[in-house]
Amino acid sequence: MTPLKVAALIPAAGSGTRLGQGPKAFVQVGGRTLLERSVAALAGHVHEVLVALPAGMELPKGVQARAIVGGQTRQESVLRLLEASGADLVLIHDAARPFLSADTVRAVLAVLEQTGAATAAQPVADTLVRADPFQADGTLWDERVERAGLWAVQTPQAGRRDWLLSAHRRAETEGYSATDDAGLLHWAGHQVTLVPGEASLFKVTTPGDLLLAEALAAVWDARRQE
Ligand SMILES: Nc1ccn([C@@H]2O[C@H](COP(=O)(O)OP(=O)(O)OP(=O)(O)O)[C@@H](O)[C@H]2O)c(=O)n1
Ligand SMILES: C[C@](O)(CO)[C@H](O)COP(=O)(O)O
Repeated sequence: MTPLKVAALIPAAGSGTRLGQGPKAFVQVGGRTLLERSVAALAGHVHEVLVALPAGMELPKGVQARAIVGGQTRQESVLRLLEASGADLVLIHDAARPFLSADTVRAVLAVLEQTGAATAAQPVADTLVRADPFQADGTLWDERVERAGLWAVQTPQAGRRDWLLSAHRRAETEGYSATDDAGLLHWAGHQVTLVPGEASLFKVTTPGDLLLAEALAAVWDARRQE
């Protein structure tokens, strides 16, 4: 039997508005861009790596991947990546989550091979509250949200490429937007398995996250040289 081909698809075409330092995938932590870190975390586990970049940008020197131009939204960038890949199975991973361990990649891949749809996620640890929607600045406590059973969804998100393509194309036709791909698979009727991720997989979104990322990079890189 032919072994299934697996690709890593990395949406990296965002503008990094909330971070405010230009296209976020090209921002450095510990001397390496977020994009280089994300590609390096996946390259050894897959047959090919595809990256969606902002128009007019090129891959940083030395990054072994195939680049395409991304879209206006993350969803659009992922659809372009899915269409550009010829793989059977894909791992979709935000460039903005640079601290991805080999253990998590292996865990997501193992569940993907068994079920066809999986995502890294973390059980929520904080108390959750909905703010009063009718109060002007949205800072008034309205009601506590039951935390039991809630998970915060991370990446990598993994699926059969044919399922993802069909969910993405249907969403495009129907004008449905989702903030992630596992959510689209679920919307399209597939069961998605939650695979415990890790705290280090946080998304670098705001300037505060970048400070955390700088601090973590030193420890992360030292651990890999031991
Ligand atoms: N049109 C877009 C928008 C986002 N992304 C990618 O999707 C991931 C998650 O997006 P996010 O963290 O929101 O990044 P930005 O869109 O860059 O951030 P912001 O929303 O603050 O502008 C990132 O790796 C980002 O590069 C993408 O490929 N194409
Ligand atoms: C895909 C994602 O990282 C899962 O948590 C998240 O939904 C991306 O959201 P963003 O607003 O595009 O950063």
